[in-house]
Amino acid sequence: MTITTNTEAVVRVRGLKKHYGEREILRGVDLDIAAGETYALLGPNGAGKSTTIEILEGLRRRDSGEVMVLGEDPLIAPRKWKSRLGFVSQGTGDFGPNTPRELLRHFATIYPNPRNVDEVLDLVGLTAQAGLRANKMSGGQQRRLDVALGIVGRPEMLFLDEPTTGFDPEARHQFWDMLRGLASDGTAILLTTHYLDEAAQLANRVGVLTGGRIVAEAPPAELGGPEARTPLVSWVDNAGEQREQRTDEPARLVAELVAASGGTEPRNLEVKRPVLEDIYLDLIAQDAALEGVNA
Ligand SMILES: Nc1ncnc2c1ncn2[C@@H]1O[C@H](COP(=O)(O)OP(=O)(O)OP(=O)(O)O)[C@@H](O)[C@H]1O
Repeated sequence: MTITTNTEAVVRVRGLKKHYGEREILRGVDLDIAAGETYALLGPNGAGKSTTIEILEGLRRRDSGEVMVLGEDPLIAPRKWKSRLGFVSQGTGDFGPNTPRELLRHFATIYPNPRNVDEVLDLVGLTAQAGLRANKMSGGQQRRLDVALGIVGRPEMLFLDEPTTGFDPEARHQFWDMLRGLASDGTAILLTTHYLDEAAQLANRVGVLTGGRIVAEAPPAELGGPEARTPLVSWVDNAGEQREQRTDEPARLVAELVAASGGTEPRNLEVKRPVLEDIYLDLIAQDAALEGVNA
């Protein structure tokens, strides 16, 4: 008997390489995702996130490296393997004049153990639009339908490539709640997003893909190490110079600055506690600087 535990690797990638023409896009990517884990793959435009996902889905060939998804190599996996995966790719589908309910009913027949169609419509907030022509729905509603089609097959592994593009804030929050529910049922999720707050909200771990490699990987609250979270105090000094200093004791520094200016607050005084977005941008900038040195 196979016992599934939360530590079982659903995705295992080692040394993944891929080039297009002369350009090396992936230069040795390592990645592990466990059952029930949500992993957010972050990186600038063109870093290779979609390429990585497409290789894991078996839609694209790799140059080299080891890739296992649900115990199979996507390049030689049997047909039924695909029915254990869910996909929401970038951009929205061409739905034609069908309604969300019709499309979901059709897709549900493809899978051995599909979710109830009405339940899925409710999960993605499309119950009111279930009988409307999908090609007449708004962009955000069509994106919800993409998500609905991705989860109707009750996937064990769900790939979401920028899933919430076009969602209004309320829809995004509903979507986060839905993903938390799927993850707590054991679904492994690989998510790409340019919304750092989304990654912070959802991911157990985030990985930063840049320069063809994952340069940092950690739970969102730990990315970049404790130093990256040190508060930054900035101000304009008496000579008009912009100054900044990182310190674990911002209140003490501010008090010193005030005392040094004879009791008045320095101009443009700001105390900033770095959030995931700041840390991510620093990591990308550091990597770009290193690439420049090594070029
Ligand atoms: N079929 C292809 N042929 C040639 N180049 C490609 C092909 N597909 C992608 N690329 C290039 O590979 C690079 C990585 O693309 P990819 O779509 O994987 O990046 P991404 O990280 O998902 O970007 P984004 O955040 O903009 O979606 C880009 O420079 C892209 O132009």
